[in-house]
Amino acid sequence: VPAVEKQRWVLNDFDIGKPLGRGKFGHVYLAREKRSNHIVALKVLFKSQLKQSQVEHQIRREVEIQSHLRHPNILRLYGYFYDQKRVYLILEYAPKGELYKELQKCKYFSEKRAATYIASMARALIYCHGKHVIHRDIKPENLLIGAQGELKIADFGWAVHTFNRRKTMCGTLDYLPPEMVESVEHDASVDIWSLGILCYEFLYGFPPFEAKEHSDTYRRIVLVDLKFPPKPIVSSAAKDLISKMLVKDSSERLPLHKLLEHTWIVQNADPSG
Ligand SMILES: O=C(O)Cn1ncc2ncnc(NCCc3cnc(NC(=O)Nc4cccc(Cl)c4)s3)c21
Repeated sequence: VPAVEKQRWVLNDFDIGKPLGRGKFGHVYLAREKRSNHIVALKVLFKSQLKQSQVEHQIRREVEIQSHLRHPNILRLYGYFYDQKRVYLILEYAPKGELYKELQKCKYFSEKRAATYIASMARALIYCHGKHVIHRDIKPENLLIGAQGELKIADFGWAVHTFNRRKTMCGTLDYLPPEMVESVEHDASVDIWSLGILCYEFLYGFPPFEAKEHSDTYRRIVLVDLKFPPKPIVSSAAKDLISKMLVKDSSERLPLHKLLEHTWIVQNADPSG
């Protein structure tokens, strides 16, 4: 779907196909734009639910932010339209679906697969931060897999432009860095923390500060209570990288361009991403 700006889309412009998944706010369907025959994913959101959760402004901000982002590892949001009861997001279709299902199936990823994913995420986040956009909700549920097996960051519903930083709590607790859990000022380095959590979960199959109670997870995050289990066997290079990202002082976290030069990434990531 070429970026035909200001195109007023209507539901009748699309043939609706199989359901792809159901999120908190609505369902996602495979769809084909009739004139171009272009395959897309259509996310259908109910206005009633959006109003209840006061997230209408977040949708508008997501569309605005996404309209400026073009990167192979960021899922495109081509546009949106609405009718009486629903809002529709016109999205790039990711044929290999959701990464978290893949992670559940494999339990955990090989170091090569994990490093390849983390490197492509780092490149996408360097691109976003270069445009003063922080994602703020990096987690397996927001990652999709493209036709060539490449990772696509999706759902910028919690993204912000850094000049108007917000202190609202967002996403699941597991991925929030200390400064967001303590809801103080935060900046692009929140995405570095979440990428470190993601790297740990790719290698062990669960996030590092997981606990039964929210209060325990909260305590483990703010204490950075980082432990590496004896199984599965993980290289010391991988643990070194994770330890340099999960640092309480956000200014001390390993910058993303330094991550791409880290031994573990250089030795394990497939350059094609
Ligand atoms: O993931 C699946 O269920 C299945 N799936 N499988 C393949 C596939 N290909 C593309 N997209 C999929 N899913 C949609 C991914 C999203 C991208 N962008 C989003 N944005 C958003 O939800 N914004 C939003 C919503 C409600 C409130 C607010 Cl504040 C913001 S969701 C696909």
